[in-house]
This record gives sequence, C-alpha cells and structure tokens, in this order.
Amino acid sequence: MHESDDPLTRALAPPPDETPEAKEVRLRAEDEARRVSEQIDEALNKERAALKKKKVMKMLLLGQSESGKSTTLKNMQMAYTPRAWAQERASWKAVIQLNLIRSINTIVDALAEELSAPQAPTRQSSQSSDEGHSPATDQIAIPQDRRGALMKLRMRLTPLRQVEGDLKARLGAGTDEITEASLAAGAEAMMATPFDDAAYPTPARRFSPRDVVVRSHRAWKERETARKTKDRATPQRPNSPPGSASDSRDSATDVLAGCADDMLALWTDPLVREIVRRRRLMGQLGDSAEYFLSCIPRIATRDYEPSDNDILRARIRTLGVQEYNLTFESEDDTRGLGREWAIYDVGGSRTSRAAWLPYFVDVHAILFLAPISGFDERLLEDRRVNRLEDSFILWQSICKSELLKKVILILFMNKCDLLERKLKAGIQISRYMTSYGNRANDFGTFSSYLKNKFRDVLTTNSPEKRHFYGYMTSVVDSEATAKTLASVRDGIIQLHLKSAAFVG
Ligand SMILES: Nc1nc2c(ncn2[C@@H]2O[C@H](COP(=O)(O)OP(=O)(O)OP(=O)(O)O)[C@@H](O)[C@H]2O)c(=O)[nH]1
Ligand SMILES: [Mg+2]
Repeated sequence: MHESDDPLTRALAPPPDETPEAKEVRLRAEDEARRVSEQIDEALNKERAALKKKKVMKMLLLGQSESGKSTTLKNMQMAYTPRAWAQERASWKAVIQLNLIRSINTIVDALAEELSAPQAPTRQSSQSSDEGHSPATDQIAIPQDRRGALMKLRMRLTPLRQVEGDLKARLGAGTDEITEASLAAGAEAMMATPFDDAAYPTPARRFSPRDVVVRSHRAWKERETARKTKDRATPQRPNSPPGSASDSRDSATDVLAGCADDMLALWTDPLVREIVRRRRLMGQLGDSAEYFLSCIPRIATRDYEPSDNDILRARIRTLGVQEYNLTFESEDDTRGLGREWAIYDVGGSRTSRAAWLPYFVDVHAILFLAPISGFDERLLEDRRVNRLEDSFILWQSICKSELLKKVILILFMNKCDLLERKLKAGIQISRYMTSYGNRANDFGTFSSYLKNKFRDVLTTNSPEKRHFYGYMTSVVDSEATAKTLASVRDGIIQLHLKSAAFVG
C-alpha cells in the first residue's frame, strides 16, 4: 500500500498549502507534544518501578536455637546491603567483647571451684557423656606449687565481672534473667513445632540460657552506633596512641586491654585447659567460644575493630521474631522483583516456636537451618531431646503443613565444618543414631545419608509435589555462603515467577 493511501498518514500529514509561519507553529506544537509524551513515559516507568518495588519477597529463617539463622542473616546483609552493613559493623564490638568475657568468666568460675574444692586424687576423665559434666567426678588435682599463681591470676581477672555487667546493661541485655523468670512463671510454653495445640510440660531441669539475649536488635545497634559516633567526635585522651580507636572513653575496652596478658595466660595454661576439657566447658560455652578465645591478642586491644568473621561468630540469642527489610544495594539488583526482601529471623528454642505461626501467612520462602553437627548433642531447653532428632521433627512439621504447601522450602544442612571436626576426632555416629548402622563414619557418607533422609521427609509429607533444595553449609564461611545464597535467591525468584500462588 502506498503511504498516501493510509488514512492515518493522510490525517497526520501537514496541509499541502501550509505557510512557513503555520509550519513553525505546527513544529513547535509537535515538539511540545513530544516533550509531554516523554514526561508521561518517564512517569509511567517510575510508577512501574515503584510497583515492582512493592513486590517484597518475604522469607522466614527457621530452625532450632543455635542452628545459624541469625548468622545466615548477617551473611545476607554483608553480601546484599554492604553500605548499611559497614555502618552497623562497629556496633558489634560490644557483643564480641561480651562473648569473650563471658567465656573467660566461666573458665575463671570453674578454676575457682577447683581451687576451693577439697583436693581429691586425680581421676581419668570418664567416657564423654552428653549429659554435661559432674564436677565431683571430674575434679582435677592442682599441684601446691601452682595454686598461688592461679589464685593471683583469678584475682587479676576479677575486673572482668564488672565489665560483663556493664556491657550487658549497655546492650540492654541481662535478659537471660528475664527468660529464666518467665520460665519459672510458666510463661514460656515448650512446643516441639509451631503447629502443636498445647505446650508440653517444662522439663524438670530448668532451662538456663547461656547466651546474651536482647529483645530488639535495632535498639542496641542504634545505641552502639551513636556511642561510636560520639566517641569519634570527642578529643582523644592524652595517653592514647595517635590515630588509635582508643579515642573512645570505653572502659570495657580499657579493662579488656589491661587484662589481655592474664586472659591469654589463663587460656593457654595446660592445667586450665585440662579443667575446661574435663568439665566439657567448650560444649557449654557455644560454638564460637573457641574462636574468640583464640583471638585474645587481637580482640583485647585498645584499637580493636571487629572484622566480618568476628561478627559472624558473635553470638546473641534471638528473642521473638525480628523483621529485617533488605533493599539490595548493587547495580545488578535493580531489576524489581527480588530487590526488596523482608526477612524474619526467629528465636529457635522450643519456648519460642509458638510465636512463629502468625508469620506463616503470605510468606514466599522458608530457609530452614538444620545444624547436622548436633547429632551427638541435646537441646539446651530440653536435655531429653537430641538436636538432630529435633531438626527432623521440625522439618517434617513444616513440610507437611497445609498452610505452607505453596511456600518454597530451602534446607541448609549447616555446621558442616563442626561435623567434619567431630568425625575427624573419632566421635562415632552410630553411638547416637543406631539407624546409621555400620556405615562409614566419615563426612561424605553421613552427609549424603542425612540429605536423603531430609529429602524423604519432604517428599513423603508434602501435601503437594515439591522439589527438594538442600545445601551443605558452614555459614561462618562468608565466601562460600555468599555463593550459596546467590543461587538460592535466583532459585526463589524463578520458582516464584513460575508459581501461580503469587501474592506479592
Ligand atoms: N563453626 C560454625 N559455627 C556456626 C555455624 N553457624 C552458626 N555458627 C555459630 O553458632 C552460634 C549460633 O548461631 P546463630 O546464628 O546465633 O543461631 P540462631 O539459629 O540464630 O539461634 P537462636 O537465635 O537462638 O534461634 C553462633 O555463635 C554462630 O557463630 C557454622 O556453620 N559453623
Ligand atoms: Mg538467632
């Protein structure tokens, strides 16, 4: 068809007898129309982007206490919101100092008990039992010629008591006492899964949390960041080395630095190590205690600044459900869906699980953490329950939930580094899991055995056909975790786009 035959071209064509003035007016009008049209396009694009932005992906981090949920969240913050993370980093210093001091104070307490106990003949440590130590049977004979030096060491470390209290107060902690009190009052219901109808009776032995607990993560981070900013703005003390971070009038840092040599002497003393070993204190102190104790010369200094690794190891127990809104900062992450995430980090103990239920509504994905190194451990809140068994019970309840049948489930079989260590140390799996039989006691065999078990639980319990996404992780390894998280995130977005259940 010739152009002039087209009604639209004809209608829009300028009149054949158009004067130069009329042409100028027409061209100006056309320019103006183009400008307005471009403005409208721009506004529409912005609106579209805003709409996409509103598609916030909601993800829950679930799993038993100490499974690594909060540590996974830190990995996400580090990888996806690096600017916000950099601002937050300094606020972790007090938590790390507190982690180290609590370990030292616990060891000092054990030493004091040994020093004050009537001397019994040294006995061989009994076969390892996961029910905890018994000081009476594991007492160690302290030679007379060492007693005086150890007593002095203990005395010189007493200022750390005060610092522990100060740091707790600063962080708004000390809340482990609140939890104890509420437990005593029966306020904290024990539930194996969030779907249980009724709480089961609290075990006779009281649950005594060993970690620092704070109610709101925002409050202490804001306080600590403000403190740091104020410290930086205040002139240095005369005896501070120039340019050092001891510009702070931070008495915790000063006391720690002053006690550094004594803390190191305590931790490296063979007799003290023997006390720690016999009382199985490392098991009581949590998975990061050894890391911090091995870093005393670096952490107990006036100019200490936390590294990312330190923060990943810093332990602070999550209470209730805490919401984190992450807006991905990188250029590549500006594609709308998958840019805005609301992540819910929950407290994992059996006393906290009833609180998860309201968060199951509208959630797109659940990242479930099962610490597979816990095959020989028991829950802190209920010593009758094996940790791995608890993870399976919980995983099964999530898999079979009707409410969660459309939710994407991702499983992190976490703490692989600790599992490898235990197996290398010769701990026998079949002693704790008879079903494991006489299979090889090595990481490869055990991890694939567990992976198959978790997969079976998913496929046999899910109300609808579901794919199994299981990863072996050590979330204290930020590099490896960043890679896993990137593929998890892409996977979630792809699956979500395919899913008919889009509710964003
Ligand atoms: N070695 C090692 N330590 C880990 C790993 N994952 C977590 N941790 C440590 O285990 C401790 C508990 O981790 P968290 O992330 O606080 O556990 P959580 O699941 O948030 O626990 P709750 O808040 O009590 O529910 C911390 O000291 C972590 O540094 C891991 O893969 N390997
Ligand atoms: Mg946590």
